[in-house]
Amino acid sequence: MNVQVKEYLTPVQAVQTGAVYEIPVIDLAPFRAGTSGGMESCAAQLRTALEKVGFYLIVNHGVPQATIDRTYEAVRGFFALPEDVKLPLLKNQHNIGYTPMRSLYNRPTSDLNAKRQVTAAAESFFMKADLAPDHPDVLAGKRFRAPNQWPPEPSAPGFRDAMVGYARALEALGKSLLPLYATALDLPVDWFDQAFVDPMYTLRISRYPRQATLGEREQGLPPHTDTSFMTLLPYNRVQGLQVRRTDGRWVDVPAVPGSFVVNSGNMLRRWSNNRCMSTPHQVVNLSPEERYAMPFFLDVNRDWVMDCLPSCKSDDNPFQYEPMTYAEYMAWYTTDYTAPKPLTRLRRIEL
Ligand SMILES: O=C(O)CCC(=O)C(=O)O
Ligand SMILES: [Fe+2]
Repeated sequence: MNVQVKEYLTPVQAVQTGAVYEIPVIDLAPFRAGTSGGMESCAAQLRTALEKVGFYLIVNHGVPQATIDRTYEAVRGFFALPEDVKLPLLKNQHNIGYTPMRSLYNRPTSDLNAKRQVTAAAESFFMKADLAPDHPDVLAGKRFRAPNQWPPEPSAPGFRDAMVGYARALEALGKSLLPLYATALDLPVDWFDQAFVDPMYTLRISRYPRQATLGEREQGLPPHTDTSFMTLLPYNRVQGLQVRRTDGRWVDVPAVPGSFVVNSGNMLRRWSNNRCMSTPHQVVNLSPEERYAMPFFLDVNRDWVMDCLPSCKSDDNPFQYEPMTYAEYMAWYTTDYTAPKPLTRLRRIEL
């Protein structure tokens, strides 16, 4: 079916001269092997990806395929659980928990000072670092630092283990890329280390019904940008993610088995004074089967002040934003937080 997508977002950035439309594939092997020049060549490719596209793929990233396969299985199992197990886990003010089909979400827009609400024709579950109830931040009641909301273990055996294991592997993957980010942005190689000592992260898992089962005006995930510093998404056997190029055309992300799709979000765009892009993307599941996805959003330490990256401002190009922490940004982003409404009366349409 032909899904019409209105161009409601303001242009990401003026199309730069020498715009790059291809989503690059960066082979991390030379960087990971520590070969001479490996870091520099990967960083140069990353710089183009960040400044001109906002999306790239990585291969030879080091996350075992078995970890990814096992997590996809666990995700599928979670969404097959009955509603009476999932609904008590409704997403809370920490952005942790379950959102049923057709929940409203705040989403950032291309205007970094704006956000809007969208409805997603998907169900999702969000988790963060698996903090114990007696973690000092939990005891202190810090927002976005709360225990995860798990289904009872007997209802979903192994689910928690799989999610926590995958999240830790992706935290390590994301952090391993930071020296490349620093080099790509003309900063000392260890520049980001302190900012990511105990980084915030969110793992979102989603189930997207087939587009053919949805209403005319619905789609899995409407166009949006991410809030994150970096989003990591493993290769999906079921296509559906589309990226808006700077010329306005929507393109499918390249299907490269074993890869991760990586994109930058609004926090990196903001921190880098618009040098890095945060590119709109959407999900439309036109395949004949359901689609499961597990994007991982990596961010800085909760209270790290993101003042302009020193290489991203000059006398002619002063910082355009207020320095902000993750906690402040997310508090603004979720100011009009309301608990998602359980849509139990709305029958799930399965054809
Ligand atoms: O499902 C996907 O492939 C990507 C999802 C996404 O863009 C998001 O959750 O922000
Ligand atoms: Fe996204």
